[in-house]
Amino acid sequence: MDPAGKARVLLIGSGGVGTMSCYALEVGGKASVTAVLRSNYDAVQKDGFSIDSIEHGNGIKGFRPSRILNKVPDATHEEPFEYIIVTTKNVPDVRPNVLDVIEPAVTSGASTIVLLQNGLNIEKPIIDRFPDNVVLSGVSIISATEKSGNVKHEFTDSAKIGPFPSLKAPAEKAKDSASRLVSMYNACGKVDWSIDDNVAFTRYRKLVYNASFNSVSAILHMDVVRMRMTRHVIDDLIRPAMLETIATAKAAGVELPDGIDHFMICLDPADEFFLPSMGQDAVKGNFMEVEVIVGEPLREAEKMGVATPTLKTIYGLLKGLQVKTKEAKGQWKPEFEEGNPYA
Ligand SMILES: NC(=O)C1=CN([C@@H]2O[C@H](COP(=O)(O)OP(=O)(O)OC[C@H]3O[C@@H](n4cnc5c(N)ncnc54)[C@H](OP(=O)(O)O)[C@@H]3O)[C@@H](O)[C@H]2O)C=CC1
Ligand SMILES: CC(C)(CO)C(=O)C(=O)O
Repeated sequence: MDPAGKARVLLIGSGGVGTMSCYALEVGGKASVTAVLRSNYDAVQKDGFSIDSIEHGNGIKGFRPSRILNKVPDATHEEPFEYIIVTTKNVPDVRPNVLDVIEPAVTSGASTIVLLQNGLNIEKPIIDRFPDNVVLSGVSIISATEKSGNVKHEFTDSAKIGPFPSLKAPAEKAKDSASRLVSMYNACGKVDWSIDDNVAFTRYRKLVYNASFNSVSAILHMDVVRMRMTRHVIDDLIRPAMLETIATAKAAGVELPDGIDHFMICLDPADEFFLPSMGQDAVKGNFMEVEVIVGEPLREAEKMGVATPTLKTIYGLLKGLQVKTKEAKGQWKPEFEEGNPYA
């Protein structure tokens, strides 16, 4: 707690999802947020965030969290953070990865780590490194984008928060941490976060949309509604990728509702031409969440003997695009590695 009795929260990554989380927590008055910013640090230091939000209102100017940093703080020099909310993209194939980034800020046994991120198996390296800490899953539906401190929030903010099934920390402690976070978040009175008592189901359900629409939008630079208008993109890529994800979930013991593929295909309003977050990353030349959104489900499917030819093709294309981004950012050189059979 800080001197005013508010929970000490560290938020890492103040893009679309992160800034809206920060705003809701600060407005709710039960948390004091230290936000770690990167490319938008100077702009936000100077003018604060400008926010147009479907729930909190348009034209919000000069919003600043309680404290803004441009570097992840060292927990050995601070009071422990009760919550560390991670809202960066999750890109394990690029260093520094999420574990590298959060590590200095975590107080062993004390900080609850909240991964408010898309994807499968994202908790594994974090739980392995911090077995005594509560690690919570956050699956968000929001549609929020950020550029240089300007945020557009276009869909109601609902997230499901709950302990990852493989958690090593005590279950009661994890349940309490999740409930406390949800009530601090909803205190702003405008949003609807809730407790997730079936994280595996929630993550696979969301993956039905993300593994298909996010990845194809990144390859084609095409929004979801245009894909639906062409029909081919849905019939030949999106629906097969969804069915493969549903079959993988089933093999993992997660039964998704009948017709979820059609429900997800038609989920976005037909007049909104929505470009999913990975599509936005592709257009901006940013790294994409290829591994957690496609690679991990594919590897799970392979382990369980589920055929996933469409996801495999999508994965190959995304891996090629990711390498092009690495090369453009000076992180990959066009040379053959030792043992490459195609040299
Ligand atoms: N946007 C959406 O509507 C939704 C997104 N999601 C998921 O939520 C997560 C966050 O997505 P989103 O908000 O769109 O992502 P954004 O790309 O908008 O924001 C990520 C932010 O994290 C910052 N960041 C990355 N690495 C660091 C670091 N080492 N230190 C400090 N800041 C860092 C980025 O800074 P920089 O600008 O310098 O790169 C950026 O500001 C993802 O997993 C996404 O899949 C889920 C549901 C909806
Ligand atoms: C589908 C959506 C927008 C959910 O909020 C999402 O997860 C994304 O764009 O990555």
